[in-house]
Amino acid sequence: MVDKMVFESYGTQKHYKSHVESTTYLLRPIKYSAPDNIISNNIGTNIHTDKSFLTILRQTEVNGLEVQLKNGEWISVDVPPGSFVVMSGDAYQAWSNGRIHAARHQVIMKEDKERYCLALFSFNHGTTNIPKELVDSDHPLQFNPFDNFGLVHFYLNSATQMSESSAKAYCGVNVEF
Ligand SMILES: O=C(O)CCC(=O)C(=O)O
Ligand SMILES: [Fe+2]
Repeated sequence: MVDKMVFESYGTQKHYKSHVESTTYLLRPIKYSAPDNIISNNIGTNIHTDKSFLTILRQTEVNGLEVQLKNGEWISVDVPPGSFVVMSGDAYQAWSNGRIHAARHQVIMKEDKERYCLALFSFNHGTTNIPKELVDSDHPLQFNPFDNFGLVHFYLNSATQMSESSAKAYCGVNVEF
């Protein structure tokens, strides 16, 4: 549904069917233990961007997700009960030729309570091409065609896990002047 809105808003509807046909999902239930010490032992996940196209998060009432804004500032996400967080990942950043931002995020446990979260990640099989509609003289090609699972393996096996953009490191076009 979110994908459909994205494809329609970018005028790339003709690629939607093949996108959906190559989409696959990973559902990951995550349990974060209550920290022994909420000052020094409170890291739930390290800072990262997701390697997915989209991630949908559904948590229990205990907050903890923090997202970095484009200006560098970190904000705590207060998720209203019953709602979902939808986050774009590195694959959407590359697919959209850089238009969609893959936000860096982390989980910090601030309460003396366990936290549960259900994360649904969407990935694409095979080669993903950057739609021609998203490339023109004002928006030169920034990413080469890529393999979403290749991106996952690249991230897991490389020392660049903290690089500014995994998508750029994996399949970015190197512009030489
Ligand atoms: O627990 C959360 O809210 C986020 C989990 C997360 O960032 C991830 O699994 O990639
Ligand atoms: Fe994440």
